[in-house]
Amino acid sequence: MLRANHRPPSILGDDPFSHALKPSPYETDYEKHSRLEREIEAKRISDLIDDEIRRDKERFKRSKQDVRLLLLGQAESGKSTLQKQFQLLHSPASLDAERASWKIVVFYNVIHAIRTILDGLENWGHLVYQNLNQHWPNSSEEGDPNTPGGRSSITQLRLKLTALVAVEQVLADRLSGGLKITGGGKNGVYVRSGWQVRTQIHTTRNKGKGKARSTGNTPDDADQDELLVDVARKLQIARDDIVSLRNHPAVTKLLEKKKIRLEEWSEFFLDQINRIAERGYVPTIDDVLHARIQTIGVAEHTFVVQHNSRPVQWRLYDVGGARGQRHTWAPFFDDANAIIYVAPISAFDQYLEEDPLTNRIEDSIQLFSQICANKLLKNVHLVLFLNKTDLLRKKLAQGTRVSKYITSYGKRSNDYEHVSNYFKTHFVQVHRSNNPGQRVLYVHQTSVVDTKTTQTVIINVRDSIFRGYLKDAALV
Ligand SMILES: Nc1nc2c(ncn2[C@@H]2O[C@H](COP(=O)(O)OP(=O)(O)OP(=O)(O)O)[C@@H](O)[C@H]2O)c(=O)[nH]1
Ligand SMILES: [Mg+2]
Repeated sequence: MLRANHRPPSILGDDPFSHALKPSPYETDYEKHSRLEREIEAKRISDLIDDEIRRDKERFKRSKQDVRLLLLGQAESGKSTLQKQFQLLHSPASLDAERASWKIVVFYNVIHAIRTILDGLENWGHLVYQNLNQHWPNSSEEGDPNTPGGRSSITQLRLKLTALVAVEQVLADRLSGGLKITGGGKNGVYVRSGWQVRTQIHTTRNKGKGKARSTGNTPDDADQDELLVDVARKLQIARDDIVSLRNHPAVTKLLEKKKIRLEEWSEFFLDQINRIAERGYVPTIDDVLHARIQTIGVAEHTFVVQHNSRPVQWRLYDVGGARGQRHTWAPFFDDANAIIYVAPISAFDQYLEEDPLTNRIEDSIQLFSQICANKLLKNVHLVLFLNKTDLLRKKLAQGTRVSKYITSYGKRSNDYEHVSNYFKTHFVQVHRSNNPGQRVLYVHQTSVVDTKTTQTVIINVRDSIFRGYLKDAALV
């Protein structure tokens, strides 16, 4: 059995989000009235979402002759990214047409990363200053947080970046439509499918002309969106400061000590900041694949595949993977033909955002065992993607030891082959012990941001799912 270490208590703390949501004991009548109004609005949005989920379920039931594929797995495992790869393979023009609408997500990801770094410096900076004192007794003033000059440079950077960081919440509100989700972790911005249309924008071009709102889907529209124009300008001004902050020795130290944790997409976008901050920036397909936004509920995507020159409709269901979202999956189980379960095997040193005590690999294995044991799913074609292998390789190359987080890993060799095989063995074992029938488990090691390799795997998986589908249809 796989045993994981609990998270060190020093990293734990109260969830600041739920704390912030408590009404103040000094609330005035006016404040109480506005709070209650906001709560009514939140309930209205939540009811709308419930209605949408109900309608999706009804559509799901009506579409029995189509191939139905569920993408399951914990939050951040890569389900929506895999969905984008399906879209890229079967409907590349539609993903290309969406590129401009991802600009707001990329901007949000960048600014969220900057705030994460600034918060980390605020909370843990004192540790690094002491540490750097010991290591760099003779270093020069510039950029060295050991010296009064260096410390003030962090203070200056914080000041210069204040205006940019202040728009984080505005972007989050635009993306989520003001929707807040409980039980989903403290940093999440959640979206339902079709968010590109729902986050319609006021354009300067349309202002005062009584025109309908623009969809924000073309580069032109994004260029006219007041909020995006403002954020783009702030990014251009702050570009050098962002680079200085990212490369600051204090930040490097805190990242090494894991006091600041930058998610993979944050690192990706911060490293590309010069390109993103350029005038007229439009996200590339690679940016779209890296952009991170959490899925809420179950989003349906359809596409047509030519099998033996016959068009077959596929319905792909991309689910929200956070614990608070998993109850929405079950209604889609009874008619599913296939599941791709996505497990991020790079996450051995990470903990669930929604439950900071639980190791993410441990959670992924537990969830997989529930899927395997579910009677409604006993005949589905089951595919396992051991995902984020690129990040696993990177972490191991940087010297992160698996046994520090997964105690049962013991003294095994800390290289990619041993580590990936160890995780694979556990997933296969879980399937075997929860599989009274003879269902086959198809396993692939993937990095779903890598288009070339992922497309090959998708074609292989898709054709094998379709063969199983035809076989089942012949038996009915
Ligand atoms: N480097 C790397 N990044 C990945 C890989 N797979 C996914 N990501 C990134 O991980 C982040 C999370 O991926 P998503 O596809 O949004 O995760 P999800 O499973 O849909 O998450 P929820 O919607 O919250 O359930 C995105 O920024 C992706 O670009 C991978 O194999 N390698
Ligand atoms: Mg998703």
